[in-house]
Order: sequence, then C-alpha cells, then structure tokens
Amino acid sequence: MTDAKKQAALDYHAHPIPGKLSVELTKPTASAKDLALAYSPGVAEPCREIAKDVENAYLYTGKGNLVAVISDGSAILGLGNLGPLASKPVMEGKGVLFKRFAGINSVDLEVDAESPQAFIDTVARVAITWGGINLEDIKAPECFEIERALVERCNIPVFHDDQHGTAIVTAAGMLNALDIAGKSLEEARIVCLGAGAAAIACMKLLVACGAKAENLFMLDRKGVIHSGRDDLNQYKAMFATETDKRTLDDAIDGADVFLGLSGPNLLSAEQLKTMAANPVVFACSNPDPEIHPDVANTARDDVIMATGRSDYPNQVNNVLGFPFIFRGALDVRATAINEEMKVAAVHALKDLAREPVPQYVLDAYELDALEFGRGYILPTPLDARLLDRVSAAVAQAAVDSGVARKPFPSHYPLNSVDEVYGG
Ligand SMILES: NC(=O)C1=CN([C@@H]2O[C@H](COP(=O)(O)OP(=O)(O)OC[C@H]3O[C@@H](n4cnc5c(N)ncnc54)[C@H](OP(=O)(O)O)[C@@H]3O)[C@@H](O)[C@H]2O)C=CC1
Ligand SMILES: CC(=O)C(=O)O
Ligand SMILES: [Mg+2]
Repeated sequence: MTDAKKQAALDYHAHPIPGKLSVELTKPTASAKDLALAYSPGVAEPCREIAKDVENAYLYTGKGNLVAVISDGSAILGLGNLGPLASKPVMEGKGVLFKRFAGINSVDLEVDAESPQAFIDTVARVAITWGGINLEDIKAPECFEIERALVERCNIPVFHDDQHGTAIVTAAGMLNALDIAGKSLEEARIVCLGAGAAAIACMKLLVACGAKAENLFMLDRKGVIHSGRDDLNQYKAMFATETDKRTLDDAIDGADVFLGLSGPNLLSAEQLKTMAANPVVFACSNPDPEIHPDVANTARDDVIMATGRSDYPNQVNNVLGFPFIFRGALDVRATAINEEMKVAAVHALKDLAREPVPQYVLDAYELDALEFGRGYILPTPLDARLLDRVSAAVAQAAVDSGVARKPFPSHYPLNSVDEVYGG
C-alpha cells in the first residue's frame, strides 16, 4: 500500500471515534417504568426463568444472535504472531462483517493465554454466554487441538474460521475456476504453499470435493511435504507424498493450481510461467498475496487470478462464508457446524456466482458489467443474495443431518439483515 493508503486506513480506524463497532440498545429506557423493567426489579424475572430452564436464555437475552470472535493473536492474517491485543482490529473487523452482512451481534475476545490448554479453559468457562464461537487467527498446529477440545466441551457451534471458512470459500471458487479453465478438480495438479490452519483445512475439503491426494503437493517453510521427512506434525503428515520434488520450483512446474496460504511474495513470475495452460492462482495471503495480481497478469494472460483482497477481482476470502454459515447455524440452533453444512455452503456459493450480477453490486464496484468467467468466479461480499442462499443452505443441511435443535426457519427466505428476527 502507498503511504497515503496506509494513513487512510489508520484514519478510518481512529475517527470519528476509535474502533469500528459499538453496542446499541434494543429496548426503551426513557422512563422510570422502562428502567424498572430493564433493571431492578424487572430484570429478576428473566433471571428466574433462565434458572428454571437454560433454554429461556434464548428468549430473554441476546445469546441466540451473539457470536464471540476469539483469538490469541498467534497468526494474525499473514502478519504472524503479533500477540492478542494487536489482533483486535481484525477481530473487530470480523464483528463488522458479522453485523453488516448477516445481522449477527458479536463480541471480540483477545486471550492472553500461556498455553493452548489455558486458552481452551478460558473460553470453555465463558462459552455459555454466546450462541456460537468463531475462533480466528490462531496458528497451526495449536488451532487443531484448541478447536477439537472446544467443540467437545461446548454445546454451541465452535468454528475456526481460518480453517473452515477459508476452505469453504476456496473450494467454491476452485470448482468454478477449474470449470472456467476447462479442467476438473479430480484431474488438477494442485500446489499448496503453506501447511498451517488454512492450508490443511483447504486441502482436506478439496479432497472431500473430489481432488486426488496423489495430485496434491503441499509445502511449508522447509519445502515439499514428502514421506521422507521426519519433522512433520500429524496434520502435515496426512499430506506427505512419495515424490522426489523438494522445492516450489520443482512442484510448480506443470501444475494446474497454485493455492497460497502462507505469506507475501513467495511465488515469482518465473515460477508462474512454468505452470500449465490456464493456471489457477489463488494467492490468498493477507494483506499481501503470494504474488501480486499485477505481476501475475503481466506474466501470463491466461491466468485465473484471485486474492484475499477487496481491491482486486476474484476475492477468495472467508468473509463470503462465516457470516452466513453462522446465520444458518444460529437460526436452527445447531449444536455444531458439521461437514454437511460446510459442503452445502460450498455449493450455495459456487452456484450463486453463475447467476446474473445485480446492478447495486456493479455500482458498488464501479463496474459496467460482471459475469461468470475469469474475472468473476465467486459472488462479491456486497451481494445481498448471499444472506439467503448460504444461510438457507446451511440451515437446511443442519436440519437434514440432525444437528438442528429447531426446524428450518419459517421466516426464511431472508431478503435483508432487517429480517433476521422474523416478522
Ligand atoms: N483469504 C483468506 O480468506 C484467508 C487467508 N489466510 C492467509 O493464509 C496465511 C496462513 O494463515 P494460517 O493458516 O491461519 O496461519 P498458520 O500460522 O496456521 O500457517 C502458516 C503456514 O504458512 C507457512 N509459511 C509461512 N511462510 C512460509 C514460507 N516463506 N514458505 C513456505 N511456507 C510458509 C508456514 O510454514 P511452517 O509450517 O513451516 O511454519 C505455515 O504452514 C496467512 O497469510 C493468511 O492471511 C488465512 C485464512 C483466510
Ligand atoms: C481472511 C483471514 O481470516 C485471514 O487472512 O486470516
Ligand atoms: Mg483469519
């Protein structure tokens, strides 16, 4: 970013008041009568009802539409481990997206924990207060055990966004991009740079969607993850292949897909030039991708190029997933976000990209036209149809797969966030 853009980003966060979110009241508080309902003595009545039956918390408090966004700051975007407090702008940002796109209230928690167990215990002890937990920017491999333990200990959906939100959006975009390239996921040779939270989850979901394990090459800082390595954790080991390829140069030669979930500027124009015809490049590291779109597009005119950023075409970013996945899960009071719900979200996203783009989206992106093709593989976050399409698909999958505690919502389809509480 230019210095001017950096300053604009700081000004945006600082003015007119610090931060991006505030709390609003939903009930009148103008009179003594109002206060006697909101606080003492009236507040005692819902307390008594919740003590009788915990389900009443959904009736008398904001729990059912409240998601906690929780981080330890150990993998903030692609910036690395900057500690919990430095993650707060991102966590507030996730809260903005929850509210703006799905009408979900959120609270951000930045946890200064000395160990994964301390993090797990801290979150588990306060989990009853929310309708769901969105874990964010927690590095691998610790994130896997943290999520597993919290799923086990909490009876609300616990979802590590960098794993599953990213994987869902990546799989949807990948299916479309490969289709446009005239290739199939089953046959594509895929190189994934990065072997952390996002990379492992993306590869798992791509395999579940049809990619062949023998066509995948995953790399970490030490190079290709192959079966001769003795330094692999159990999550990386799942992707170890029998190969003599050792470096990105070796793996990228002839590959159909490059998926970057690692760090900035790690794929060169020269390496891109060695990829197969119509290469699909998802350079998803934020804020700076593995290869800049301008560099990629200059290197090859047949590249299908995506990044995690809002300021270039083809944004492959979990913003397209987590708001709507939680919307659907909360609305049927799902106890978990399971594989069926994730796959339903993949298909809802993939299919929506093939429909005509509304005029307000064109206006927001200052474009005359946008249609399914190389420059438009996924809907944009500002497409209001995402709210209904993805949330409804997720809610239906939750009902069908038996994790919903409420039926499919009678107030769906959702046309806007003003409708999330029903009629
Ligand atoms: N667009 C999107 O929606 C999303 C993008 N991301 C991006 O993905 C990246 C990783 O995030 P996340 O998985 O949460 O973080 P993790 O810390 O869990 O994983 C980072 C991974 O990147 C690898 N890596 C880092 N630098 C290099 C390098 N120079 N060469 C090869 N591999 C490298 C690490 O290797 P090693 O294991 O050897 O340390 C590790 O496997 C970030 O840039 C983030 O912004 C993440 C989530 C969503
Ligand atoms: C988008 C996101 O969650 C990340 O880059 O970490
Ligand atoms: Mg993240």
